[in-house]
Amino acid sequence: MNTFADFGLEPKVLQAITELGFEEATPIQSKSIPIALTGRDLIGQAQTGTGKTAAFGLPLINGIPKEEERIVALIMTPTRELAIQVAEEIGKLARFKGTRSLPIYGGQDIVRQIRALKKKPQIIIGTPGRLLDHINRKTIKLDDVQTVVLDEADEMLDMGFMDDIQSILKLVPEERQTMLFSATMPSNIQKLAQQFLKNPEHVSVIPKQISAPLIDQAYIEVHERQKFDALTRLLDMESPELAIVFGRTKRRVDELSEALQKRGYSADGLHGDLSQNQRDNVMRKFRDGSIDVLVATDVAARGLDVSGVSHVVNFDLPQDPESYVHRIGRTGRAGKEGAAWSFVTPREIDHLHFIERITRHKIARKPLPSIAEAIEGKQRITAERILELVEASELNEYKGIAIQLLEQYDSVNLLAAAFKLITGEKNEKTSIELTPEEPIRMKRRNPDIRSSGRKPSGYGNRSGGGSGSGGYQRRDNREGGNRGGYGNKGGYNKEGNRDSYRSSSDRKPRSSNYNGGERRPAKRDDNSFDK
Ligand SMILES: Nc1ncnc2c1ncn2[C@@H]1O[C@H](COP(=O)(O)OP(=O)(O)OP(=O)(O)O)[C@@H](O)[C@H]1O
Ligand SMILES: [Mg+2]
Repeated sequence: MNTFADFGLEPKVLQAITELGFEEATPIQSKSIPIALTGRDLIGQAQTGTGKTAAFGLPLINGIPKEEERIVALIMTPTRELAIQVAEEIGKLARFKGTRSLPIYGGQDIVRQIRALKKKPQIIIGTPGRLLDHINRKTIKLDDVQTVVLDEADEMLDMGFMDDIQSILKLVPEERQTMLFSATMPSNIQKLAQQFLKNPEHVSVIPKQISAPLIDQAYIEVHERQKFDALTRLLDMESPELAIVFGRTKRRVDELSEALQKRGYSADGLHGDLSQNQRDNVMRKFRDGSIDVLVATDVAARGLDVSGVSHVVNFDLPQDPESYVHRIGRTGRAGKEGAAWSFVTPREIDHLHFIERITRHKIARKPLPSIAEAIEGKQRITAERILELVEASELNEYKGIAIQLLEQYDSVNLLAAAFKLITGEKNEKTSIELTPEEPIRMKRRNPDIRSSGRKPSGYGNRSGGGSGSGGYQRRDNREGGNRGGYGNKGGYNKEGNRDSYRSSSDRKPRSSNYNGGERRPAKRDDNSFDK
């Protein structure tokens, strides 16, 4: 473990780190910052939520002179919300130094972006489609770019955006530093690396398991038609601070968020068919806690960093182990614990075992929560809330009625009735109909999502992601407490239903096979790349 001062970063950069409350560098930061500072190409892999953004962001910001007026660094992300989030984090890290950065993504008014580009940002954080649009309009010029980062590099490759990335990178001078980061590095990342990187240093801090160590992983075997009740019981039993529920398709997400609302949960949906405005609204509500449950397609699987996400539920199992790792990685971040639950139909058990094998982690089987457990959970949380009110609030306004009632009725009965009133809203009586989803089918593939060529240097080494320990934390002086994650994207498209990255008109045929010779279905469209 290093302190940030060991890296020789500029005082103003260190000041921002202190302000954010980062005390120690995370393992991926300790390993990659010194290499990145030398200007070498780099492939960085570390578990979800371990600070990869700052691992590439800090050396980037450190190297850019304040008076620079050209675009000298380009960060590409697979989704719009991730572009926004990375830009926010970069903005915070660059706060004292004054480095200028700008997110550029589809769905936002292009005229506004052009206006912002006139302020001479030095770092652009963007999604490929919109970036290309600006390049074609000559509103973005990449001739002076010295550093390129592909965040979620494997995903960028996996979405059929190789062509766009190639077109963009062709415009960046060859004399540059290129860095790839992700929690998962399937072996096909080599292809991207060979093409775009020069003699890269592989930095990997994946200990035994690919998924983050502080996530308690469980699955429940359920039939498709039991899933909704299983979800509500689980939410009641566990009373998450914030939860993300992943569904397979856009339709699923719509139906599920509506059904949860009907049952009295504070939930909303996120997928690629919503307007950017709607997406921004949902994310804002989730971040500030005005909704507790975010129902999303894989649009929210990568990179999303929302503090307070205590639970992730795979309402539908994801197709790929990578997606599983990233989805559950929305919790258990930055040294905090989290719980991940997956619903598995009997026909999907093999697929679950496949995910276990690839991620090298056994997922514990748990029983379907009973109604009694759900009720108990609701009562517990209600009691906690009542006691909090008793401790903290001015209750005078309510005391008159309390005294009156207590004079006439038994106190236990009164309190029990109040509990019934408060907790009884979300009962299983409101009928809910969800369109059933087909079970996930197993696919053959190369069982390797970790090797980025070489054996990871941190392999088998607990110092890595801090297996079991969580390792680092930040002090509580973090700005605003509740920081912003967004996230987005989707599964693949089946009968126009799966959430996929691009709108169908926008989708390119996948040009190559990534999957050990097997073609995966074209996936995703979260409109991240549209213009
Ligand atoms: N050294 C540090 N100390 C404490 N907190 C940190 C440190 N570095 C980063 N963080 C915080 O940890 C959280 C996770 O960081 P980040 O989003 O960069 O993770 P990541 O590795 O990119 O995860 P993912 O694979 O899901 O994208 C963020 O809130 C970030 O601000
Ligand atoms: Mg990240």
